[in-house]
Amino acid sequence: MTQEFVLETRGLTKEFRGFTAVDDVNLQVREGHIHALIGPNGAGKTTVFNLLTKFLPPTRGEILYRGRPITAMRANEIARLGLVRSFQISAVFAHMTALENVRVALQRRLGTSFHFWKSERSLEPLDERALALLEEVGLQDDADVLTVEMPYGRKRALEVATTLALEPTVMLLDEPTQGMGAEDVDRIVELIRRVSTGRTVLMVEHNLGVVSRLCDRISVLARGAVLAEGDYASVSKDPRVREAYMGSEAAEEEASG
Ligand SMILES: Nc1ncnc2c1ncn2[C@@H]1O[C@H](COP(=O)(O)OP(=O)(O)OP(=O)(O)O)[C@@H](O)[C@H]1O
Repeated sequence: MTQEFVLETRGLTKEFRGFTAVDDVNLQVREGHIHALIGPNGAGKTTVFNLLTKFLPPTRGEILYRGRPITAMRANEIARLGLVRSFQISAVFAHMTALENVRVALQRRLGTSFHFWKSERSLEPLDERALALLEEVGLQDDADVLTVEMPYGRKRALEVATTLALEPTVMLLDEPTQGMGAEDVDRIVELIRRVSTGRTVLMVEHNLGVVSRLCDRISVLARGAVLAEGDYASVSKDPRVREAYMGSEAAEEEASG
């Protein structure tokens, strides 16, 4: 039987000392989709993301991958199943070159990490694969550049390459365009579109322009619960969604005086 939903949550709930940050969330992410989690500040997006990526344990509820419960699994276990998180945790080592960073990620995948005693020659096939991954993200000319010397947008692209090294079937992206100028945003949108071929992507994203350009389906969170779901055209017209966003803007203006 093929699973229609690659990733699912049922009644997912997270309480912090009596405060319900995520309230009975049922998400269904379809195979092959780029699915966005949006919502005003404090809606619970990051908390849902941290539950899905195992940074936090849920108070209640279930997480399923292809119909199989993964609620109790650890981050490295779900990564082995193909659920891989990228962005916002720096997955790259600053004082290694771009190529070395991808090579380390590939070694991790192969379970031969840090076998420094291996001869240089045994690493050659890894180099080929690492170069192919750099090419996939448009960094073929940066292979020998130290990561610390790369501009921000390119570091983000390198993070995508190190994520791809883990052969994800589902990529979990936490605000992929955060802190980027318009030009880098365009590049990363194109990159996500390209690497999403044959994969599923779930992303938390604040930039609604990015969401409208990229995403097949959107879940809107407000006060910890799913307020609306659908494609961009339908959720952006939804009066409840508009009200939730406007409400939060008004609250912020009030708070900032
Ligand atoms: N560790 C924690 N302890 C207590 N409360 C928390 C904790 N983490 C998050 N919260 C609260 O849970 C709510 C949801 O926070 P969360 O960061 O998930 O929202 P968000 O939608 O990602 O917001 P933003 O868009 O501002 O990043 C907020 O009210 C936040 O203060």
